[in-house]
Amino acid sequence: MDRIKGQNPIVEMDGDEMVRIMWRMIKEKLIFPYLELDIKYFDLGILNRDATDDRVTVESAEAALKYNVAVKCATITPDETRVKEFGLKAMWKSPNGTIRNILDGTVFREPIMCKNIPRIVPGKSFSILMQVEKPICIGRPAFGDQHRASDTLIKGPGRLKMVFVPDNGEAPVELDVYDFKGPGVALAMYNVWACKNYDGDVQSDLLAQGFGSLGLLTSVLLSSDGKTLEAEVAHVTVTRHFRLYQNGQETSTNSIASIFAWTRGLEQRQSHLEMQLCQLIFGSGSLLDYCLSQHFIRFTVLAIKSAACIETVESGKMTKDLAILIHGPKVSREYYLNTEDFIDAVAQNLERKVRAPAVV
Ligand SMILES: NC(=O)C1=CN([C@@H]2O[C@H](COP(=O)(O)OP(=O)(O)OC[C@H]3O[C@@H](n4cnc5c(N)ncnc54)[C@H](OP(=O)(O)O)[C@@H]3O)[C@@H](O)[C@H]2O)C=CC1
Ligand SMILES: O=C(O)CCC(=O)C(=O)O
Repeated sequence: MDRIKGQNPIVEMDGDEMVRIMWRMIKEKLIFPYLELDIKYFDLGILNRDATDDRVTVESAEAALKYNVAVKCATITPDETRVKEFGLKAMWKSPNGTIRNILDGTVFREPIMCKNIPRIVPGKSFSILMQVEKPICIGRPAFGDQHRASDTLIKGPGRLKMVFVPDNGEAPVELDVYDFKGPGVALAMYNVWACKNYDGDVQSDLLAQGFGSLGLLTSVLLSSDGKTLEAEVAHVTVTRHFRLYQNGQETSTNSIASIFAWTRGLEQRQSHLEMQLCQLIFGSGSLLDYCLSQHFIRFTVLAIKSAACIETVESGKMTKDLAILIHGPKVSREYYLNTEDFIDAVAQNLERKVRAPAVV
């Protein structure tokens, strides 16, 4: 089958550890066999961020603003342990924070529902959360707060001050924050309502657990002008599983959030293309090809999503995190697939769907 060519670029932000491994499998098994995409690739793996003094993160966000669609893998935000582990030049800031502060806008997170995955709070009861039959979507400002805070370790007694220096030449405003009697930690951040970005982060993590798993949470940043969309993997890089992978041991890591990051990015690219349709109508004879290719991209994206979520999981093929929700923490091995076998099961479903005659 010929691959269908996407007509505008997509910015790809690669990441770290187990999610980076799954990300590559998803591209090779689910995306590239069907779609020929103009990918602007940025390696946000921790070693490349360090090698480029983190310029690559800023460049990837600038590319997202230029091309309007980005898909992002999960990335390590280094702490002291990670600085030692990788011998980093600096404790680089969170790539998510850097990118979001350049794109600005709102982050929306929504659980993916599968009929056979029990929710921790199922059924009808008194609280709003317990009555959920449909996904709850949490929106939060992407800018500022804890994700763009400056913090420092205080080594001993002394005074912490905060200084605001106006641009208009007026006298700086100096505030006393705290008299340290001994060591501690100090943190300063921008926002009038402290932590609303961070609150949203915590709330969506809690919500994901309520609906089943962090592996079933979508995350999208829409910029304030509505022009740029970044679809991201919201969960961690799954370090424990990556250690097993590095040692050649079997892993069962849920790739659904990563698959949905790709499909959401593709959907956005496709809808941008639809907006350009009017221009094309007055253009050359490529309209029919264009419509067919857009129909195919939409069809492929829908097929990936339904094959990944509805058919594969609901047919009983799933990773261990989901199998535990159905069969309990001591789930036996026959009830779950390993990381690659799950993606292969999705790929088989997808191949069957894409080869089936399309109903237009
Ligand atoms: N989106 C992003 O870019 C984010 C990146 N991070 C980064 O992730 C790194 C690791 O974070 P840490 O807090 O140590 O958490 P871990 O990577 O150690 O993950 C914690 C546990 O969550 C479970 N888990 C999370 N996601 C999945 C999944 N997709 N499939 C199956 N199980 C899953 C696993 O449970 P079990 O062990 O029981 O199998 C895993 O061991 C950090 O460096 C942090 O900076 C953190 C948040 C967001
Ligand atoms: O970038 C990080 O370190 C964590 C980000 C995060 O958890 C989030 O905003 O969802």
